[in-house]
Amino acid sequence: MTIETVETHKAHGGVQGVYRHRSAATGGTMTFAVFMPPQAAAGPVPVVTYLSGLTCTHANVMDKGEYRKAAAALGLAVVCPDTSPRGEGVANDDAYDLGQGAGFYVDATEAPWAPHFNMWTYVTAELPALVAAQFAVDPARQGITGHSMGGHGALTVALRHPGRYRSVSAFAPIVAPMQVPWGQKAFPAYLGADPARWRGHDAVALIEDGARLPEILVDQGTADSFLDGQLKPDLLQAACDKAGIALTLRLQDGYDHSYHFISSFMADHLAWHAARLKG
Ligand SMILES: N[C@@H](CCC(=O)N[C@@H](CSC=O)C(=O)NCC(=O)O)C(=O)O
Repeated sequence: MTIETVETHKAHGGVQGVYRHRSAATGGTMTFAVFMPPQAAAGPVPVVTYLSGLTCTHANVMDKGEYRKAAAALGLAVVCPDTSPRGEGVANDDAYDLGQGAGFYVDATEAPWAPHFNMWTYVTAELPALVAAQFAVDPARQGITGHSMGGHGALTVALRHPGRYRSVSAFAPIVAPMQVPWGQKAFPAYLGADPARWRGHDAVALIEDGARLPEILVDQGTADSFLDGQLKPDLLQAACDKAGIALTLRLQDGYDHSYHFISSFMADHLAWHAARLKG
């Protein structure tokens, strides 16, 4: 497992880096960002993975998410993967919500996506192993979060790995992709026409089918233009209530879907993770 350092910068006493590696999961070169807090100089630190939304690379949250000050104070590493495979020979679509930049954190089974669009394996297996091997992080203390499509990724990854992620949160997540246009477009394209194959990648369906987490934090802006059509946090609230999952759903007055919203609540989310990843 080798990685190439693209850039590093000292920030808040820690190091913000961007790295590249050859990925077996996606069959191409993948780029990701890692922030290591100053505490990592003394030994392995807890790690929070942030999964980004549609159209994003690793760089959107790195540039606009404002996580470094809080992560440095709390002693958290923050890992920010890309949202899809990219490059020549990788399938794409003209639309922003399918193909490159829109991997939906699934392993595609359908043409033309199947050869490279294996973001589930990438974010659940290959990248965590690579990060654990290359950085001073403690794999026993992992949390996961994300935004929109990445919030969907964070919820589904955590629901399917309940022993691995000790803390879970999301910013304006797609909670039930099977029930909204983004998922109803991406899931048949990547996973085929049978809705039974989509349920393992739908947080609400996973909970209905018995997946459990002790608790989840979700922030959602009330002025988010995707709230009613694509996000529908009420569906997650209903599923969690029925399942006995402690969902803290905070409706944030006047906030939209942008990184202005995410950066406003990033420190709260990192504090939530840090409190659950201590010790
Ligand atoms: N271009 C699209 C909207 C794209 C968009 O809003 N992307 C969000 C994530 S949406 C869900 O996954 C995002 O994070 N964009 C990157 C950014 O830096 O803001 C449209 O026009 O509707």
